[in-house]
Amino acid sequence: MTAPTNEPDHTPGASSDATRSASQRSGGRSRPDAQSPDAAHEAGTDASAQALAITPEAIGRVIDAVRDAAPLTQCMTNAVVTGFTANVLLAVGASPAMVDSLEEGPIFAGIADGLLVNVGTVTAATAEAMRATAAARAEAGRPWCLDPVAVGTLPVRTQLARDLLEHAPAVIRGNASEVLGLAGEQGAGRGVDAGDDVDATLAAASRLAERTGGAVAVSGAVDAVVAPGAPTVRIGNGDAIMTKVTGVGCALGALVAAYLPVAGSAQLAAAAATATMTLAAEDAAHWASGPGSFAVELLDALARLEGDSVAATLDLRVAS
Ligand SMILES: Nc1ncnc2c1ncn2[C@@H]1O[C@H](COP(=O)(O)OP(=O)(O)OP(=O)(O)O)[C@@H](O)[C@H]1O
Ligand SMILES: Cc1ncsc1CCO
Repeated sequence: MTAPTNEPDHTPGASSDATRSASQRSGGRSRPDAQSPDAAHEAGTDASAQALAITPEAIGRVIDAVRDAAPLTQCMTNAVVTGFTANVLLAVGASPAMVDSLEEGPIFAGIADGLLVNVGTVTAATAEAMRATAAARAEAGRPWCLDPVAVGTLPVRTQLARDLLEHAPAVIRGNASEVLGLAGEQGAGRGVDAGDDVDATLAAASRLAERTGGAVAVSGAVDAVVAPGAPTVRIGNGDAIMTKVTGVGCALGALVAAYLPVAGSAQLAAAAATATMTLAAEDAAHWASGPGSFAVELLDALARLEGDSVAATLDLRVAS
């Protein structure tokens, strides 16, 4: 379907137009090459499969395939964003499960299609659960996403995230300051907020990617995704209002986790998740009157995003 192009109607009682109808949101998706998470796993989808071309069409196919496959996505995430993250996953067709205890996390990591580990409000207890769960995931040979929230600023989570690299996250997703912090370089971040430029992180991101064998996705005004031996992918979509709602980046990490078992490569999963979030954000920003309505509109825009609409508006730049 096409993204709405008209201005929002704030008239009291104004009804939604055809572009926002539930029937249109759910109908008529084409799903060529859809791959179930199980099929992807059996076919050996993992962090080393980096060779898939990143095109708007490939990204569109991943978006539709995720709706088809409804990947069960385990989230060990922070207390600020848990509900929003679950709703973002539901909006793209994934199935969220917030399973984060030491007792259950490692068991569920062998069952879930996707796994996110986000250290945003980590405690001693959740750190132990994250270590055990990431180890179990790696042991099972299945892909997972690490979100190093505020790493580089705070010592306990910085050590934890660096230790978790041993379990080879298929994608590391963070803002520029977090990626620099994880790589051991001095950034200008202040806690969860980025203070660094995405392009200034690419050398450090590439070193991290070489170390894990996976992809590194750096978010900002123009997002970048690097992977070993692959061209750098940049996505220029999005809207500055995304930084006025807490947890949009954290929810993007959850999308990466959900897309990983479906996409066939770590870099494509990260690019498709970034395209999903940023295209939906542009749509939502069009309808929103501020951060509050933007958060709600974002869920609706995610729910109506379809793969075949991506090519028309995606600002995708693949370095030669
Ligand atoms: N200045 C900007 N203009 C447009 N889009 C942006 C801008 N900054 C960030 N974004 C988008 O916002 C999303 C989240 O990125 P951001 O860098 O804010 O993550 P984050 O700092 O980890 O967020 P959080 O900690 O709130 O979860 C990305 O999809 C990115 O494209
Ligand atoms: C605000 C905040 N504090 C810890 S995690 C988090 C969510 C955005 O990263």
